[in-house]
Amino acid sequence: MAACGAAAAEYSALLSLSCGPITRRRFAVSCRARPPGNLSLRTSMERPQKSTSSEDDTNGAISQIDEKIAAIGNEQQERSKDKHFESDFQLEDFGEMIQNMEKNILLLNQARLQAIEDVDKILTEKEALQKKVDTLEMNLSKALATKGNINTDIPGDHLEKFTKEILIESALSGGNPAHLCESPLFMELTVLKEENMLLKADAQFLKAKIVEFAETEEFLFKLEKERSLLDATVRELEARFLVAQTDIWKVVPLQYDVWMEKVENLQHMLGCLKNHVEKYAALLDQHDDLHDKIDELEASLKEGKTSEFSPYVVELLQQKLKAAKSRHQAGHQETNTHIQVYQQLTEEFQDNLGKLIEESGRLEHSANSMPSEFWSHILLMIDGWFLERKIPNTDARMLREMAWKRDDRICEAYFACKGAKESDVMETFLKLTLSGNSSGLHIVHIAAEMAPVAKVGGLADVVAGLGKALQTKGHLVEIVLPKYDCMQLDQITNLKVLDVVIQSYFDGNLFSNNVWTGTVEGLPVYFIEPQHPSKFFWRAQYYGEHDDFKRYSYFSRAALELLYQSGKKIDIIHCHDWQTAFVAPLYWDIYATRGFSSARICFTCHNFEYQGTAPAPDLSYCGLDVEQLDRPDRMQDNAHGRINVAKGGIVYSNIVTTVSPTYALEVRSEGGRGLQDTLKMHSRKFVGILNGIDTGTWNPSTDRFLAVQYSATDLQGKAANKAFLRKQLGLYSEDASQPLVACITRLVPQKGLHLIRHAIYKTAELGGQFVLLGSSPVPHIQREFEGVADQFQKNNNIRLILKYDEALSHCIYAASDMFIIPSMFEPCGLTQMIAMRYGSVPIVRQTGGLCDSVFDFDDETIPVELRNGFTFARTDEQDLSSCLERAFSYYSRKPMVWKQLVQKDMQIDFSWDSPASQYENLYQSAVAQARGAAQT
Ligand SMILES: Nc1ncnc2c1ncn2[C@@H]1O[C@H](COP(=O)(O)OP(=O)(O)O)[C@@H](O)[C@H]1O
Repeated sequence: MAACGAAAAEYSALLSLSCGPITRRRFAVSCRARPPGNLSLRTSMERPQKSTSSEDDTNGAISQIDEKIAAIGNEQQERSKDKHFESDFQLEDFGEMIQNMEKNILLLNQARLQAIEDVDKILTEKEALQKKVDTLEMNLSKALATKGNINTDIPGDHLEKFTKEILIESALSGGNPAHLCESPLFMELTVLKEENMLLKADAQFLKAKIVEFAETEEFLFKLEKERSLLDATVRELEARFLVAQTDIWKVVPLQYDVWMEKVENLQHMLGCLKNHVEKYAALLDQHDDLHDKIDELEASLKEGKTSEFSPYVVELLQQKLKAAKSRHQAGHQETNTHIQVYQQLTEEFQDNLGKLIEESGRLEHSANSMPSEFWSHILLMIDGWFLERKIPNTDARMLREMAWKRDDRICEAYFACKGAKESDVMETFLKLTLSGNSSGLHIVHIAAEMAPVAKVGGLADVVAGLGKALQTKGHLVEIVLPKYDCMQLDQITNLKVLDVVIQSYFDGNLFSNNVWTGTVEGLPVYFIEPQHPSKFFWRAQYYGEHDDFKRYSYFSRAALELLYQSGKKIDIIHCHDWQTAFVAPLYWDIYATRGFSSARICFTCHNFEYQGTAPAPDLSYCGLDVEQLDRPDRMQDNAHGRINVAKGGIVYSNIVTTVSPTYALEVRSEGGRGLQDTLKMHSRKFVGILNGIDTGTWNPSTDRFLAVQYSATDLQGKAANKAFLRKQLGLYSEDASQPLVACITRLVPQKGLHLIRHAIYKTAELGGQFVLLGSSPVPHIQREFEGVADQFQKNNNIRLILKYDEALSHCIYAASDMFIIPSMFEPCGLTQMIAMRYGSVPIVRQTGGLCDSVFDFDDETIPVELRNGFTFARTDEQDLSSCLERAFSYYSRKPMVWKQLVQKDMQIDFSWDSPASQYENLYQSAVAQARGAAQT
């Protein structure tokens, strides 16, 4: 018995050293399965144990797993919180969600590996324990074998035998067997044996489950991978589809064959799309299988719980299954949504394709269905023939007129000789005869900018927008621009250089100019490329060169030379800003006297801050007579005794306009920057017409720059764009509805720089977010804002992007809730109109065109239907602050009122339709006067 006692002591020591934590955990399992008697027996065995390194390791491993599982749980919760965005994000966020899923899978895999390691540890420890039990049994056997009764070969079964034998022997020797049963060693052995059995069963179960789970996870992983591949392909297909759709209208009129090829391409893509929908459906089936499998696993776990498996293990597996299940459900839902979306897309796609194919039959012969690109191409082709001296002027005129009137015969002739030699095409065209007169006007814009090929600011938008609107009204509209090296060439269709050189006068010499043609936004455009040693438009920027006065006087002269030499009978030459105001005196003083006198000149000043002044002699570069023009009633600047080109534009034009009625009033006094008296003197021909915006380009329901298109009746897309931009710019927010204030502007003093800065800080103070997109031609201003940008670089609520970025500007209009324009003066301002079109409520200073387009929401003197934003009058920070506060208050306290305001703003008609009609009236009365004068 002494040996027995020693063995018991040894066992106890071993137990406390190496098996503490395992025993404690195992014991918890055993407690539930055993009767209370055993429980007390087991409890009496447990004693305070020192924490060992093995215990720490194991506990560490457990808590690691727990943490990972918690992390997965949290992530799932986050995902479900974000759920309402998922439908909005669609493809873009789908990719990210897949990434999240993959991350989760990774975490689960780590947890699984940890669990396997844990089990292995348990098994190792169990084996060690088993060995010790065996040793103990051996010792006991040996002790009893001295009595010659014990077989020590089979320790497992032997324990039973050995126990009985101890009892019998004890009885035979007169001992009390009950005492032996109560001996701690004996009881310990019994418990150990039970423990051993449970451990084995647990480990086996756990292993089986882990293998099963690993298989399920692998399957899920494969499915997710497959789906993400599928998504990438569909995204690519969609992008190609969009490009194909845009392309198709460019290509249609020019090459029927290519058009048909595009249709075939679309058909092929449709096939692919259908294929993908089928694959998605198959994926859905696989998801269903997976669902069943997860259910099975869950059921078997539930069974496991009723038997004697470790609650820890069961819980771990259950949590993993839960995570897998919710991932599976999310995946299932997404796949389903995708199927619906793609089915819808396929149907629409098929519809459009059907229509296109149907139209293709008519296209060859129907002039009316031809887009502007086609007619502009024809016009440029005819002009090219004439300028290259391939056809005489009279024929060119006849053909131009036919093209302008969109005569069916031109269309037929074009398609009849497609693929033929140029000389054959010309011959076919020359056979055509002219009939009838057009009531439309021939209008040529000469400008320094045009959107989207050469844009610095609003002028570019006006030239393109007004040009397109006039073209739509049946006028022949052409544009002449410098050929800048920094132009967006990809925005020009059929750009080609003509095989002709136009000579134009400059500084006592004649210089050659290459003439390029191409269509931009459906308008025929001529680009003049001077062959002058100063490389006037080869400067990598539009303006801001030391010789701007020379560059643009050169361009104005060359542009008129081109028109003159092309022999066109133009009704209106419309020049814009001082850069092309040279045209007015040049036309009347030089070209009209050469018989090129059919046109009337319209000059629009987009901003009286820029007037183009220079020492008087500089005017002579372009051939103007300085002596004649350097007079107070002609081109002499009203203050400085220099030459003022904007003044020349006013004096020498038949029509003078500016870009809003209020600005037209303002410039008659202080706002005229010295030209007020000239304007007053010429007030009969001076008028302010509020600019429009190109509602084709600025349309949130078709804007290809946006993450999601939307409209006034479906504002969900706006929220999605906001979330998208926030992510893109790193503007983090817990609250999706936190107001986003934006400002897109040239950073020049006119725009109220101190108020822009103040608005940034005030917005932050009011709990909003702010985005500024702007750049400055003035280096110290650019640097100053870079300083502000740096200050907020790590701020979650403020972002300054100090560059010109057309695509980003679209995204900001769409994402923002409010749009701030605190200008010191603003001739018209386009950004408030664009902002409203995209549902961003304007907050503006009452000046110039802002007064004509934004009306305060709280101003009871204004009809309710006109109230569309928030305005302030003074140029101090306080006025802006209270205006912002009012807007924030409506936004947060009256969301329904705000929503109605947003919807109302989006529906306001800021198109060019009405302003173009006003220009049309002005043109027509000028032309009528000219014709009347010619008759008398
Ligand atoms: N940094 C920029 N990036 C992209 N677009 C800009 C930027 N700054 C201004 N714009 C665009 O230029 C035009 C500005 O027109 P407008 O409001 O008339 O001002 P201005 O002509 O005085 O510059 C708008 O189309 C606006 O979106």
